[in-house]
Amino acid sequence: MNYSSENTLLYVENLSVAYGDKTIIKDINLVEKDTIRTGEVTGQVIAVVGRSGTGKSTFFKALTGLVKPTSGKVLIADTATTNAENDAKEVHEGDIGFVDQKYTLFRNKTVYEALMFALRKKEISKEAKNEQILTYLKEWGLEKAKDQYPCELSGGQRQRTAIIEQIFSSGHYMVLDEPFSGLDVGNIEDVKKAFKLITESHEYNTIIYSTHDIELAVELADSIYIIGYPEVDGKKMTYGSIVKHFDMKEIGLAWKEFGLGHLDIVKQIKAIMLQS
Ligand SMILES: Nc1ncnc2c1ncn2[C@@H]1O[C@H](COP(=O)(O)OP(=O)(O)OP(=O)(O)O)[C@@H](O)[C@H]1O
Repeated sequence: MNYSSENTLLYVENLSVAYGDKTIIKDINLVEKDTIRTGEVTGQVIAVVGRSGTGKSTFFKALTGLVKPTSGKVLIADTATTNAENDAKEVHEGDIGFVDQKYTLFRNKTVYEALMFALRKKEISKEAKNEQILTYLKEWGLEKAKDQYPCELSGGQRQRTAIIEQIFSSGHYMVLDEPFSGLDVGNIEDVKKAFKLITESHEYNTIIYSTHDIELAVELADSIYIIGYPEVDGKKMTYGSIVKHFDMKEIGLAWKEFGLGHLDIVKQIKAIMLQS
């Protein structure tokens, strides 16, 4: 094995959410550990797939602290403490960046202004903020969009601006609800590049995203969770839970070009999704 798994980055235990008396997701359990590879900075990429309505967005809202779970807990590494490696804390709203399907940029702010606003709580000088914004705009291919308003941006540019905004205002964790939907092939490549920039810039950076494009899940993720309606005692439940986990690192397909092995996992995932 060319990697090791060390400190826990994300710990979800018996997470359940109900709206009124309708249980939407139940008993979600998962543990994601920091993956260490010699000579590489390896942030984590976790994909969540599942049929429409099985509760992916609800799971994300609970993960990011936007909805209060009915039971269970979510812990993330407390990277703010000096002893970051071993400390875990319960997640609170704002700890994890969240770009959902309805994410809107400020209509009356340019890309630059919006990013400056996202940095407002950071205790660094105005010059340092300016420098940070310019560096990101360059790395993320948004230099030309710097002084443009959201209505003048392409879907991909808007998506990347939203992701940077969230990176600036939260920590190492980023939840993206269907970041590839509605994008053309070029924009998809741009967001893929953005994933790479995030995971290569810090060991603890963790992207958790949902997608209906199973190929993109298998191509990009180190870990894939399928949310579906589980079967208990031969009876299909009406709430969502994790019905299968593929650890692409363990299978030996992480950090590799998409090939036949990946295609086989795509087939398996689609078959499981159709059953659940
Ligand atoms: N605020 C809410 N109040 C009541 N029910 C809700 C609420 N939000 C979502 N639901 C219900 O919870 C279920 C799961 O919805 P959710 O949006 O989490 O699914 P999803 O897997 O993300 O779907 P999609 O892939 O279509 O985005 C659906 O039946 C939905 O109608």
